[in-house]
Amino acid sequence: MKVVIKKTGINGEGIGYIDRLPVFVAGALVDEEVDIRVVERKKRYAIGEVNRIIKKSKDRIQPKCRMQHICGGCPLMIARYPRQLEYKKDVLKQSLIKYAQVNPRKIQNVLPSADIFGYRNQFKMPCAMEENRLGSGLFMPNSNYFIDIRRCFVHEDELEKMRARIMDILNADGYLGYDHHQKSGIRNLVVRGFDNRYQCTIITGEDELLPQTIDKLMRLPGMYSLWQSIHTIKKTPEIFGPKMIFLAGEKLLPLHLDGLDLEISPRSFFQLNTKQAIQLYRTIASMISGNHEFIVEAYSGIGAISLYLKDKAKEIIGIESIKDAVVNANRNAKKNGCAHVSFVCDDAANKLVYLSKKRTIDVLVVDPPRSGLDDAMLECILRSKIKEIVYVSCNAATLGKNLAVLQSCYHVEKVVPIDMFPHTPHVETVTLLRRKERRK
Ligand SMILES: C[S@@+](CC[C@H](N)C(=O)[O-])C[C@H]1O[C@@H](n2cnc3c(N)ncnc32)[C@H](O)[C@@H]1O
Repeated sequence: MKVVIKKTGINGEGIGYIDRLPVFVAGALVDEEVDIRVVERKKRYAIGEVNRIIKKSKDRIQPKCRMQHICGGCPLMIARYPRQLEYKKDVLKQSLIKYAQVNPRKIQNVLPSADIFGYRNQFKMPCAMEENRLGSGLFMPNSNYFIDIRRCFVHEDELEKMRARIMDILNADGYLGYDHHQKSGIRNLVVRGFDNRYQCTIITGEDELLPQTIDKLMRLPGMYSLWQSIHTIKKTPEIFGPKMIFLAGEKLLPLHLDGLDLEISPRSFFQLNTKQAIQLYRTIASMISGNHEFIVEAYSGIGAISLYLKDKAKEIIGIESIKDAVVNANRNAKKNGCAHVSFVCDDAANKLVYLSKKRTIDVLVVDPPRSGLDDAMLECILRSKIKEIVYVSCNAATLGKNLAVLQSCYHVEKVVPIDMFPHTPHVETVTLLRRKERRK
């Protein structure tokens, strides 16, 4: 069946129409004519697979990664980078118009990533056996079929070297993939690195790592902080288990970011593209004028945004639910001489209700997970008198839905998309909202 692709979907797939029914086609680009077979047909949409591309887009290129069509992480790698940025803006526009009727003229062009390959400072990869060798890679969706990914082009080059060296050591010392019945083996490998220093966490069953393995790992160039996490819980999206064991080196990984000295624990969140994190934080800071009394940052992680805003207010409080990240953030405030910036461990909505009842909040910065702001958070914001909000979002759909609610009390002033993840459909967005004047 022939289909012409009309637009890009939120997961980077092409969308065409059979009569008026949208059909989602992975691996097809806008303006392409493709011969497809329909593999699923629902009442409101269908899913198609490409048999043959009849007419190719002029933007189609050969993907750098030969696993691109299998892995699924980089669906846009088949298009030239400037075109990827246009797709991302288009997906953002579709969502903000569909859910919140945002004026498209408020949406700026996507700021490109400084690096389009080798930009990720961290990986969290499942480990399993492939042909008698312990590999790090991925499980095919909804299956136990594991593929060892020998080279990932979006990971930083040195991070990939570190991954290969760690896997060689684990294989040389005879470690196997995780077995749920035995509660033993290697389950995941998590490594993050800044400035050629690396923090590695090996997620295992109830195993003890051999002293010789720890010794070899610590002798790898750049290995700085080595942890183990015991994780025997079945079927959970959580990568880290409840028990963390510090093995060797330093507990925290240092990060020098645009004049700030930061430290981070394995379980704390940090932006995955270090250069783009600087662009993101500078964009946020550029939207907030100075001389405020009180700024609150919700979902504050290790505190980088609040510390970036240190000269903008007499007091700044960050709210974060992961305890390790709050400990990092308070140490980071101290390290950077910011006695007026502090962080609390709490649910964002819970603490914001409390703070907004007691004090006037001039600016609220929110950087929630992909699920966006929950109902309690939205209700608290609407009831508050907060004048300005900077909403940092990594999900265009939840941003659109949240803006639809917030627009009853706030104007959308400016929307700035930033590309943190080339080749993926994800787009980070910074939106400035200003409270509407009450009619007298
Ligand atoms: C996208 S990250 C933002 C981190 C930080 N702004 C940065 O740039 O590094 C979202 C953060 O929200 C935290 N979080 C998730 N749900 C939360 C909640 N209900 N209340 C407070 N923090 C939450 C996560 O632990 C994570 O650190």
